[in-house]
Amino acid sequence: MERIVEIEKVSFESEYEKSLRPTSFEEYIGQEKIKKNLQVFIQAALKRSECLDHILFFGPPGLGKTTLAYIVSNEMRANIKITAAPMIEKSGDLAAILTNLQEGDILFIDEIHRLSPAIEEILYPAMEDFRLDIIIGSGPAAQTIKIDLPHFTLIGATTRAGMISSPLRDRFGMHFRLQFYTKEELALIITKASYKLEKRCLNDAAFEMARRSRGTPRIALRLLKRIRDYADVVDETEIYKERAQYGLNELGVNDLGFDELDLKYLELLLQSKGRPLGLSTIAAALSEDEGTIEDVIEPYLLANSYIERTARGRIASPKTYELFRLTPPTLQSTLFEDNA
Ligand SMILES: Nc1ncnc2c1ncn2[C@@H]1O[C@H](COP(=O)(O)OP(=O)(O)OP(=O)(O)O)[C@@H](O)[C@H]1O
Repeated sequence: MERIVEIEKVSFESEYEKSLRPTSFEEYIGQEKIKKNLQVFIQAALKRSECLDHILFFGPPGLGKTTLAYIVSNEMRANIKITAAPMIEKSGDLAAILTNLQEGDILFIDEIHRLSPAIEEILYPAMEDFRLDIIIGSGPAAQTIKIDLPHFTLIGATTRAGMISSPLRDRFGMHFRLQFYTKEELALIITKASYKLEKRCLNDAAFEMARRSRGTPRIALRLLKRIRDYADVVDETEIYKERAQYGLNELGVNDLGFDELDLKYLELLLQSKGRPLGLSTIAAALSEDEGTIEDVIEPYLLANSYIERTARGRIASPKTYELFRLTPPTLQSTLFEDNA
């Protein structure tokens, strides 16, 4: 389903997205603790003229992991090479990437949880000892050739921290979990972006969009882009609250940032009357794949206590029953339904 509140990244970055990507810690809004720590570690590495330790960023899509990787490379005055785990299929692919790195380079691997175990094995000595072990031949005649690599920093990003093997996770010296943004932070991101787009967004309009952006800058910027279209069509030179409200309603994004798919998801849980639903059941009922449900729909609903994840599956929280003006089922009624 095509969603305006879609968080997934398009496969290539548009000029629009590039122009809005912050290039320094000062421009990067929010995630204060992460920024503060990174600034200290970068300063220390620069002082010692050393490479920065390997970094792992994790958190839902669109929260700014790639952006942080670019900022780290700028602050370290290092080159950054960008790739994604699905593009590294064979050991030769990774060997080619690693042997092409220069001293001090940063290698960014997106979706790092998708590396195959065989590729991970090659990465371990490269991360630990800056060495590439290549096995030539097979059986008793197999030989290992060791190639020294330049010192580099690996930055891994993932939406699924739980899917990274522990040997790989342990080789990252720094782990940072990105948090959803507050409405105030998102409103600031929207306002700043609107200046760059030369279409000033008034404060209350920015808050209207921020409120409906599911705590995610990528969604906030996408909504701004669409609302700018609505304003352009009626020749408004600035973005007003009324235009933002009109546009957001036309786009089917409700007051809480939920679109049709979120509402269908929540209605499904409400219909189950307190009986937990498994991921596969939900995916089948919504005709969506499990990854989209886990990565895109659920993190925001969980973080804001609209749903609860139990050992037996997902249930709607009391907050959701209240939102839909329904009475939460009692434990007794759930048990009765279970045995019926
Ligand atoms: N803190 C921020 N301040 C301003 N803009 C931001 C911030 N974080 C992200 N953005 C903007 O949001 C968009 C998405 O960010 P980014 O691509 O870094 O997310 P991501 O976490 O790497 O997503 P994915 O997991 O899908 O790779 C970018 O266009 C970026 O400019």
